[in-house]
Amino acid sequence: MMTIPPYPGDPILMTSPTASPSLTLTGLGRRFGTFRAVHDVNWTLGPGIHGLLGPNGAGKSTLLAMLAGTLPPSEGRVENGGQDVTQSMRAHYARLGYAPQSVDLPPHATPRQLLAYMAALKGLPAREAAQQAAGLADALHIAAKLDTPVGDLSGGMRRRLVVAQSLLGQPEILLLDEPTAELDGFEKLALQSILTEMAPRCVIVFSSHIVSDLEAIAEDLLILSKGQAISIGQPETLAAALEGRVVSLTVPATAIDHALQFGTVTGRKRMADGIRLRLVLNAGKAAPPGAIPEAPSLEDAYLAAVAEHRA
Ligand SMILES: Nc1ncnc2c1ncn2[C@@H]1O[C@H](COP(=O)(O)OP(=O)(O)OP(=O)(O)O)[C@@H](O)[C@H]1O
Repeated sequence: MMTIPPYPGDPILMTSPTASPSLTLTGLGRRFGTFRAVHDVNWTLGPGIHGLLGPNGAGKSTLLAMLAGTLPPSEGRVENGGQDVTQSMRAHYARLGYAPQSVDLPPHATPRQLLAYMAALKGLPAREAAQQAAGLADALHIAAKLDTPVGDLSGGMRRRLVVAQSLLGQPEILLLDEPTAELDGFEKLALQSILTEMAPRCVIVFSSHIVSDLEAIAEDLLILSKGQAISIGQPETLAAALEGRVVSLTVPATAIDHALQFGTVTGRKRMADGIRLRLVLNAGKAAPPGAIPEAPSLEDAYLAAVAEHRA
């Protein structure tokens, strides 16, 4: 009978934490055939929560998969602590937590089994694995379902399980692809609290197409449109750049098309006397008669930037 030697320990998995983890993206791009899904993205990230904001199909998942090292770039590179991740995969993986957007979890396995399995892959000793899994299950409110087959869990519960596995082993780089997609307001707050606590020692990249989810916690944002980084900055700076260009205007439903000539609609509300539009005026365009100046928001900045880029 073949005997398997005892596991000797892995020097990479046993390395001590990095003093200040970092990710650097340089000229990063990915093609699928001739289609450019991501093009020339440059971004330097230190510890903290970084938002990746973009509409459906903008390239968020493609970008995150390149950061994770599971999808090789067609152009440019990703460096973890100054080392190209394609040249140092094991060291990168040892420091990484990744919650992809879509994961096919085995329906008959339980969260307890899956967390134990992922913890073992990450090289956590059994006792440490059990402690971390219990702590994460409590924090993400899945403790009551730890022994329920995954196939019987709600979508939001499965999403939290995928996030929980990414947090095992206290990663230094954490990539969360639309982690709030199926979460209710209470669960979003629980996740925000965990991430805020980790932020001083972890590079966290959090993708979403929901502005308010990122505005609540991200210290900086990259807005992606058609694979290109069209804005990078702090949420308040991106909003402030629209100072003087945001107005509201109440018009009859039949006059909406006319109002569109003045700028991008970023909000719309039915009122007793018509439709109240929120508009980001086109650069250099005067406000229409009756418009009321408004303080710009991050939502205005995001919607206007994407609309201008698409045009
Ligand atoms: N393997 C692939 N082959 C061909 N095209 C692909 C592949 N993966 C992604 N794409 C295309 O790349 C573009 C970006 O897709 P991606 O999933 O990265 O966008 P996303 O911003 O994450 O979108 P969503 O918010 O809808 O999840 C899309 O047009 C998509 O169809």
